[in-house]
Amino acid sequence: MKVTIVGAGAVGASCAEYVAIKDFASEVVLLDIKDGVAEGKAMDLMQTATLNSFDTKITGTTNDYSKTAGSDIAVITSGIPRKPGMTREELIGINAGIVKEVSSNLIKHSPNVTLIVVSNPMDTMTYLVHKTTGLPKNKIIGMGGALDSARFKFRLSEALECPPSDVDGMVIGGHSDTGMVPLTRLATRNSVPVSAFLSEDRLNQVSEDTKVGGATLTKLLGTSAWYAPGAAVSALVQAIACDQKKMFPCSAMLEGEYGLNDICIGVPAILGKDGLEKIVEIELDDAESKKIKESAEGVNKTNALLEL
Ligand SMILES: NC(=O)c1ccc[n+]([C@@H]2O[C@H](COP(=O)([O-])OP(=O)(O)OC[C@H]3O[C@@H](n4cnc5c(N)ncnc54)[C@H](O)[C@@H]3O)[C@@H](O)[C@H]2O)c1
Ligand SMILES: O=C(O)C[C@H](O)C(=O)O
Repeated sequence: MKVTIVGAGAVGASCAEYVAIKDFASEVVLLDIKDGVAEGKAMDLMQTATLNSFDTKITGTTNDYSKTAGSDIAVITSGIPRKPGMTREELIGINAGIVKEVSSNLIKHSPNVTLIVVSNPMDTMTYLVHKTTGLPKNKIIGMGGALDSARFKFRLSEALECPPSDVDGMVIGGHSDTGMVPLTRLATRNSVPVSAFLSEDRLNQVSEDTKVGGATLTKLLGTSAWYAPGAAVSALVQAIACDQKKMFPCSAMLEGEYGLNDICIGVPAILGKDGLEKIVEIELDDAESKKIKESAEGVNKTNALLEL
């Protein structure tokens, strides 16, 4: 199993580290445009192999796509991150060109690759890859919901004063400060609805904190987050590489599901060896359906800025 990660920055390197530590891939190639950075990070990570007990071979390259040939899965994290006060949507001008060029280079050398798009604004970048590459739709997956759901579960565990592992929950919708739809109605602590423990006001607070999860970290760090993003991407990579049939909310191209068409937005999906194998349609109540529709309007507005 060969995994390429384009962008050896904060998220790309974190993802490479988690993939290696989980030890399910034979090879990880890191590629970056900055001279020596991918090679340096690959070497640094390889020097953790005996300490962290993994056999995954990690190599780095400065923009040489021939080194990525035959990749089964490729992750696109190349592009600029936001600074405090910015929205993800403001990154479109620079990142669209990068994502378009990178996806095309990857496919030239790995025509059967499954692409996981991470660069922001992620739903629009995923849409761009669908529109410009010609890859089948099951082979293009946007990562956002897995991260947002992990943050949701963390915020719920804080409110419930319990370990995060006691909590289950999911965030669907666009990966943006206003577009996320945390499904509080369906969230549980060991099968018990969280509404049995938390007031409506407290649950609303959890939702709001979840939606601005990325912005909160960007304000604290001066740039956007990388540990949870890297872990979330590695979970998607593992689900595909190991044919796990796990369900994650992913940005998928919709053709009528949830009443939406010609848009990539976060919906529950089953991931396995064929990439995004199935979109799961869950029944939403009226309030949730309204929120998804509004979220889609936001994503469509950003998509309209693409020069396709
Ligand atoms: N979808 C998500 O949930 C999520 C989570 C975190 C970050 N992000 C996004 O991921 C992207 C990367 O974030 P980061 O914190 O790792 O940024 P970073 O600046 O640390 O790393 C980005 C890397 O991309 C490289 N790069 C730029 N253009 C390139 C090109 N044409 N080819 C190859 N490499 C190129 C840069 O040299 C840099 O090393 C940002 O757009 C950020 O907003 C998305
Ligand atoms: O917040 C960001 O800009 C990065 C990423 O989308 C995140 O949610 O951490």
